[in-house]
Amino acid sequence: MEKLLEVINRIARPDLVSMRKMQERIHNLTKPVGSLGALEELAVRMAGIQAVPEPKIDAKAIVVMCGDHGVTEEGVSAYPSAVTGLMMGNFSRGRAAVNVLAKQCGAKVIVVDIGSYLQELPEGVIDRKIRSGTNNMAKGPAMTKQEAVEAIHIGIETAVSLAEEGTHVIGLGEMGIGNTTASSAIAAVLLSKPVQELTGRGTGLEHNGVDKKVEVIKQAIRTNRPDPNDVVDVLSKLGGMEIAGLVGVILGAASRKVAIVIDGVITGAAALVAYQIEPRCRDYMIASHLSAEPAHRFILDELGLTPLLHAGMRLGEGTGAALAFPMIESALRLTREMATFSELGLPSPAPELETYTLPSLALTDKRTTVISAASSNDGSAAESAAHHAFTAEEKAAVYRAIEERRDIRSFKKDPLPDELLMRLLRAGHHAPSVGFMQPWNFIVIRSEETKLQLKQAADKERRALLIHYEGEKAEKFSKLKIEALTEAPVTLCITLDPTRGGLHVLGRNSIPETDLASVSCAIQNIWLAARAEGLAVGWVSFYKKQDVRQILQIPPHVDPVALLSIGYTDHFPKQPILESSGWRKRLSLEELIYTEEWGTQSK
Ligand SMILES: Cc1cc2ncn([C@H]3O[C@H](COP(=O)(O)O)[C@@H](O)[C@H]3O)c2cc1C
Ligand SMILES: O=C(O)c1cccnc1
Repeated sequence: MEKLLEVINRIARPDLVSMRKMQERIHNLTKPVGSLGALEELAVRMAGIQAVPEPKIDAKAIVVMCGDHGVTEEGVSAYPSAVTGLMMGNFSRGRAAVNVLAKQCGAKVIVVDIGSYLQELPEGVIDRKIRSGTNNMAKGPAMTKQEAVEAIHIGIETAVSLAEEGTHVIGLGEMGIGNTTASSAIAAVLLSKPVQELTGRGTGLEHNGVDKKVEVIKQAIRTNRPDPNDVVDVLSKLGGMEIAGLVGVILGAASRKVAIVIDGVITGAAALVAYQIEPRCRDYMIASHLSAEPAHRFILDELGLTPLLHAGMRLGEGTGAALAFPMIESALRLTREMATFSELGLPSPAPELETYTLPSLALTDKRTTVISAASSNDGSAAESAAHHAFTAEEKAAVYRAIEERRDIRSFKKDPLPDELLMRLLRAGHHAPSVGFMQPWNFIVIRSEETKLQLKQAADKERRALLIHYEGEKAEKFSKLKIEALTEAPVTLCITLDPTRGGLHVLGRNSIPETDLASVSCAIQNIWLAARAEGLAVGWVSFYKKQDVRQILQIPPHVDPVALLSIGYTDHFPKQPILESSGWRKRLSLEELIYTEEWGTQSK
């Protein structure tokens, strides 16, 4: 069996060259630029997913994972658990909604029993049962971590075997009475949002029923205390076997360059989990529709996916996914069969595309938009920007380094090659500095003994700072890791020499701290270069400068501004550690921008 880590490692970024070729082709089609909207984006994304300029769909499938939920004994669904099994019979006879829609678009439906209560499986249902139903999550964990991982593996195997048969798109489907409860619970923890904002009627609960469901979810979270930083912990405590199975389907499909169509809120919860396991799998996801369940919108927002349909659907099974298939096929067919302007002997209607955002890489600006240079008409300024601009791929890399830079606290021991370190230092040295004063020095520390002394200095300071915090904050503060200082192969001390450049450094007289601003730019350059090199950096700033001066023999007028631990790591978290641990949230950019004068915000 392929290990989870192997599968994750196989998930590649979408192919930018193929995406660009597709984008250029679309641009030359005989239609106004951008006029096919989401279909254009679909075609570009499919090119990136399949890593070919002319993507195709030979075969498509919907995987319906089925599992039952112990939490139904709390009365969280309008229907009894027995409906899960009855519907499995319905799928087997080809009479459920998903069968009808799949038949209409020529997709096959694969039904997998991964954890239902049904004892005798109807014909055609694949038996991969882990056990009959989860435990009631209001009373304890829904399943064990091992069971969750087993379910993920079943999903991976299902997707990989479909990929091997030549399937190019997999739609996600599920059946499991009670599973909107599990999905809202997972979303509440992973999105850190109040349960009531994410919980809906599911199969059709009335008002009181939804209130009860909210209470049950809150109870489950209180009882299980899932760790939001450990996504498999969340999945196993609050999830369902079918949800975990779908996580595996997503990872398996992405690892084989197969597009994944997300259905409603339950498959959305699985997508959120898969994304936290390996963010790259997001680039393989297409959102079919917006479910009426409230959590769905927040999940899709987090994933940066825009749903194709707003049809008020709330069924699941893969029905939305089935509706999206013809749209994806239409998108590809248009790019293959429409005439281009050049075929008609006409010039392309607009300048060659130079500046557009590749949807899959617009990671922070999560709305995936394809912007064509042609649609901006700011004349010569845009032209000169286009002349100086990097290629789309280079730009994407720069923004990616910025967005994926993280402060990392856990390192592998492996040594850092000298030439690699030199590249980082060169990046630091190319930072801007006011009046070109270049006030920095870089002290490279590899000695274990010196690193230990630095760690002790940091530890002493952290203990001293603890008095500023109380309760939970104090606990979190005391857990902040400074072990990095001894774990990482290199510690870099970056210093500031205020005498550098003499007394009359240009631009420094009125704002003396410009020297510190300059050193900060050098630190940031090193950090971004390290991210691009796949290296982790942790900035330790608890220490008394005097201690560090003494340990590193730094003269008294020189300031040790930062200690950076640098090395290899196993994990670059998606969010800053201080954000995921609940210390602080990223502020809203809009609220920080004023127009013309302090405090005035544009509407
Ligand atoms: C007949 C029937 C067919 C369905 N097909 C999908 N679901 C959907 O409803 C269930 C989730 O809602 P809740 O959390 O409220 O139980 C899942 O099985 C989902 O796939 C169905 C539900 C019913 C009743
Ligand atoms: O969003 C869904 O797919 C959904 C919503 C309600 C009930 N079952 C599924």
